[in-house]
Amino acid sequence: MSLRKDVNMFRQRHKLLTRPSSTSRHHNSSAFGPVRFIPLMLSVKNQMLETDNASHLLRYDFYGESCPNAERIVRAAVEDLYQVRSDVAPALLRLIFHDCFIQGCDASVLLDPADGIDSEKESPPNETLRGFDLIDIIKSKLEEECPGLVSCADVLVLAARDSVVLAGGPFYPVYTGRRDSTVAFSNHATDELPSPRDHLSLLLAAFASRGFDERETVSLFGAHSMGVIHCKFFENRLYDFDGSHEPDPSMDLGLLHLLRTKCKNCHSESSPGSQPCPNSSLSPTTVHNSSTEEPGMLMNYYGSAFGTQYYHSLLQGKGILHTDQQLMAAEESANWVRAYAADISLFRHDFALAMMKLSDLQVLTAPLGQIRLNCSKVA
Ligand code: HEM
Ligand SMILES: [Ca+2]
Repeated sequence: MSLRKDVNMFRQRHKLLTRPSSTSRHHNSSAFGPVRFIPLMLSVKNQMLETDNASHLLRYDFYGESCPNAERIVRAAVEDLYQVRSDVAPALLRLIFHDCFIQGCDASVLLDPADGIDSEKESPPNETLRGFDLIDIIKSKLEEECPGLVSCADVLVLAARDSVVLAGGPFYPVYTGRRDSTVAFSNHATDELPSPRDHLSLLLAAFASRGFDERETVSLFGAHSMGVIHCKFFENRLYDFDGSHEPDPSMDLGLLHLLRTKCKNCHSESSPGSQPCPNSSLSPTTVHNSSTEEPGMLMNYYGSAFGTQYYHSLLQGKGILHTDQQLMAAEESANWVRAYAADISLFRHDFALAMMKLSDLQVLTAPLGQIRLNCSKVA
């Protein structure tokens, strides 16, 4: 099928990405440089052509003949899950980021520990990842209709996309045809996933090395508009920032007090009379239905749906993670924060394109890799 037909089909089926005329104003370029709104479909098309170079063996509707209902099955399963677990989107969004960032979108993150498998699930940055059970449920529906045909890497990408839509985010077209890795990369995950304590230059470098510029990076961070954050990821900011024995000076004082209350009895081990934050580590194979906040955890701080409250909070010094607030530490990234806070359509547009790019990082295609039957085990 030609790209033009793909894009047109996408346009007809999914109005979500179409910029409403009431918001089709141009940006005030004085606030953040000469940003021009590019009609969305043109940029989707360009993005598809661009990703053609990086992952030219993927195709739109790869399963069109072998399993024509594949994408419908994924969408229906995600919708069913969403009825009982409204936190499907943050769980899957974080999962796709942690998969694609480490050796590409090959479902390496889903493999359980086994002989010869140094599971990424056990690397420290992944210890609170969740949603593995959701992927297993979706994959089992596919196996019923199309055994051994649809890769776990594609399931992850499709399911994350569909869950974003359900959470109120944009639809974006994704290619399929990825194959699954036969190995996991625990050391890479430990060394290469950014830490929530990283400074701006380090986090921008991590994204730049995977082809994301500042605009794309800042838009991807908008994924933090949903989901949970455990106190242990920011407790250093509350009491002993960078070894200063003081809170992080970039944090809004009201937020500091709120977070100290939410995370009380949980602060830096070096502080007198303190105890470490509850580990709250989630078993990677357990359904974690976080419909209520647990001790040591902040839930949906920026709102429960996809939106720009996250960027507004950063403008007020109210980012939770140090890395979030770091987006305000330099002019260019701060300009993008301001741009997205001011224009939700621009954010949705940029987020959609950046997710398409993330979804195509370093994919495995035939004859490499395999199609796993069970996503947590090599076939
Ligand atoms: C420097 C980059 C990043 C760092 C250091 C970072 C770190 C974190 C941390 C520490 C949490 C809290 C997890 C928990 O408490 O269980 C979190 C949550 C989350 N992150 Fe990131 N993140 C980064 C970028 C991204 C990107 C690019 C995406 C997606 C495109 C993403 C999606 C999410 C989502 C959706 C959650 C909520 C997860 C949930 O509810 O279980 N993050 N992130
Ligand atoms: Ca991977």
